[in-house]
Amino acid sequence: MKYSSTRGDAPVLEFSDVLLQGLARDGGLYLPETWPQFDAETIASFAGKSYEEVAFEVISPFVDGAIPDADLKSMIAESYSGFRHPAVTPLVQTGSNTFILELFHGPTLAFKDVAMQLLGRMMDYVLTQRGLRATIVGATSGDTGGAAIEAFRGRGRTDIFVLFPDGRVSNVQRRQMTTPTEANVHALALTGNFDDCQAIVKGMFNHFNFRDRVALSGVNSINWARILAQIVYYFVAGAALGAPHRKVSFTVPTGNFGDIFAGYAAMKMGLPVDKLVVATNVNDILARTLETGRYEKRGVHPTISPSMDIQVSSNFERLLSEVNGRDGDVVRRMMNQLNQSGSFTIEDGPLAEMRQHFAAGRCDEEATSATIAELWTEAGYLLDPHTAIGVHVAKAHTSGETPMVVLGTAHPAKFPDAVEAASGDRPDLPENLKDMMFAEERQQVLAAEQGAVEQYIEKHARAVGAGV
Ligand SMILES: Cc1ncc(COP(=O)(O)O)c(C=O)c1O
Ligand SMILES: N[C@@H](CCOP(=O)(O)O)C(=O)O
Repeated sequence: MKYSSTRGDAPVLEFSDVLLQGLARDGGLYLPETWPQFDAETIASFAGKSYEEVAFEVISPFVDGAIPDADLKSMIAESYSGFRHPAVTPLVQTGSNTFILELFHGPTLAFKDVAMQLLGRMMDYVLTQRGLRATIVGATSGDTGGAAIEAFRGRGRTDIFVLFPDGRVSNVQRRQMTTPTEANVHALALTGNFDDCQAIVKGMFNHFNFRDRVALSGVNSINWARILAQIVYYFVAGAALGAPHRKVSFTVPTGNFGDIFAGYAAMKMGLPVDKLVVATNVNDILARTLETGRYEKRGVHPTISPSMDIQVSSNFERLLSEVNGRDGDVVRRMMNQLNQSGSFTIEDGPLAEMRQHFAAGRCDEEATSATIAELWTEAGYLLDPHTAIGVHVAKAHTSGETPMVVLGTAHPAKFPDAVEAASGDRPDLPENLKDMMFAEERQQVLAAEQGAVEQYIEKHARAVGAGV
């Protein structure tokens, strides 16, 4: 399997290199050159298999021998052995034809663990094979950071630096990043918003001297392996609900467009998907884009669903590439316009193709709280604010016959204040995470400036001069 950049101007790579690269050297994101295909019989067989077995079948064509099958299988088994539910990502029925796909049973209580647990192991494996070290960077609006730190803490071949917006994540999210004591973990609180953090991460990848000197590697969903591991649960849920013999729709609380792009990938690989519904909070650039065809940045508003307080949605570039026939020039032009003027327009043809597969809706703060209260009162089910946005938006897109699966992206205990205010019930952290709330915190506050972050990393990364 070969991977090429959405902007068409970076080296074509194999899986192991894509895994270590993060952003492509032309500023684009890597995509597999072809989508592996699963026939109806294979998809039907997933219903009788364990999560780990389906994961191997879905992931191995993309890895394409870069990691021997036996090693890949044991990495998958180890990755999910610590999940608190035997099904890894169980489906819970909440209405006559509506379901929540609970993705938050991993160590840090968000869907990010599903991919990050595997990514940590795969990166470690390839770095060990090559005898190299890497400096991992990640931008987080709250969940990627904790999951990445959990996956990489104490690993000898990597140092991890996570950039988060100071004061804009929940206490639980912050403590997941600031309480690990391992020397290779660095939590950097930046005086800005998530988009600033993500722009600095991308800026560091585009600063080749720095990138090469510190052997930079990325764990945001710019890294293809993150998306890859997330494709699995679409197949698992789809097969459980009758695919390939009937279509399934998914509503996805969306910020950086990674999770929903994984659903698109599953569809391209043969899963019969009726609609992929983008659910946003008031930071609704994606919903507006699907409505109007114009991608236009506005200010970021802090909400009770902080992980989705995003305006520059990285993975949307992957979809733009898909609907523009993988034309790197077109994608580069749109991304340049975004950098220069804060907006771009999608042509009618590509927009129509997007609308064929995607729908969208937004949910304001009031409706988020009302949805939490409603499901708690009616069904005794406690939603976190991000999943509540999905549940609210899904209502307008659920038809009688097609099952609607809302992706449950976080555990309510990550956002106890918002959940208690909405429902009157304060969700409890699992026992093994309670101590963290009293542990000493360790973080570095920095200006949201690329130079300041680079200086800090250069001083603390052990991979300086190692080169990935
Ligand atoms: C809890 C939660 N829900 C939803 C999202 C949005 O996911 P994505 O960025 O993949 O669209 C995030 C962050 O990304 C998140 O942390
Ligand atoms: N919501 C995310 C933002 C980063 O997204 P990613 O999927 O690109 O890592 C977070 O919680 O950090």
